[in-house]
Amino acid sequence: MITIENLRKSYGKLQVLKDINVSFEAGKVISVIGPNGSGKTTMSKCILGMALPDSGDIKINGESILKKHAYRSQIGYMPQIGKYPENMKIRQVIEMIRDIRKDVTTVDEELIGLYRLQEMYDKRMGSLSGGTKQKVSAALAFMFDPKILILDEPTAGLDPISAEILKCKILKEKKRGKLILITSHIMSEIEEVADEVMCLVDGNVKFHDTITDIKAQANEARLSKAIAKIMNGED
Ligand SMILES: Nc1ncnc2c1ncn2[C@@H]1O[C@H](COP(=O)(O)OP(=O)(O)OP(=O)(O)O)[C@@H](O)[C@H]1O
Repeated sequence: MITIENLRKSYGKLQVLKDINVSFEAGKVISVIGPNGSGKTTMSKCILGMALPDSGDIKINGESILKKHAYRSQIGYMPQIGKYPENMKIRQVIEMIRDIRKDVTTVDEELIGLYRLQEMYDKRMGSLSGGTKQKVSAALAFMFDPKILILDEPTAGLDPISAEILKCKILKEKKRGKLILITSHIMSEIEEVADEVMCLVDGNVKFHDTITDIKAQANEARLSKAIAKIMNGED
């Protein structure tokens, strides 16, 4: 569904993505991991068209997305830190986004309901706790039934029950055939929701495999141990 070919991206002299070649299939949850600063968000931003690659190509269903924008309506994005106009109420933010996406007839309000956001509709974005802001971001990412979801550390800041609600939603949408890319540092969470792990180190793909294969390769029952072993080069 998404194919990345020879992707390179620099910021000034810093080469953040060196030569990324990877593909992701529909109906899978892929966890993108890697040390801080390894290029995970930059790769997501290239897919989203928020960062322009220096070279290489990104294709969705075989079609290059570079210099195009219509494809963006197929992607739901949950940023690490959602930035919203501080004075707007939750209701106004949701109405504004709905207004922009008038083209979509099926609106998914499940997370709005599960997170009981209606009860807080008149609160201003600037007054919300970090976790509540995350819930608004999650609700918006899933709202227009996108074929692809890119979730950047989605459960960071969520309480355990709210995190569980999001994990269930991720698995439900996966079953409906969506491709979901998740950046996360929480191994237990990755193990719960992901099918594959792609690891970036210094802008290169260190490995991209199924969780089953990663564990088998390292001969470890726990994913965190298996990944540590592979990262340390002890097979
Ligand atoms: N707009 C920018 N201008 C200059 N440098 C940038 C920009 N965005 C990212 N970088 C740099 O690119 C590198 C990779 O950043 P990126 O945010 O992609 O890493 P990451 O793997 O998502 O990190 P983290 O786990 O901390 O979220 C970092 O060194 C960062 O400082």
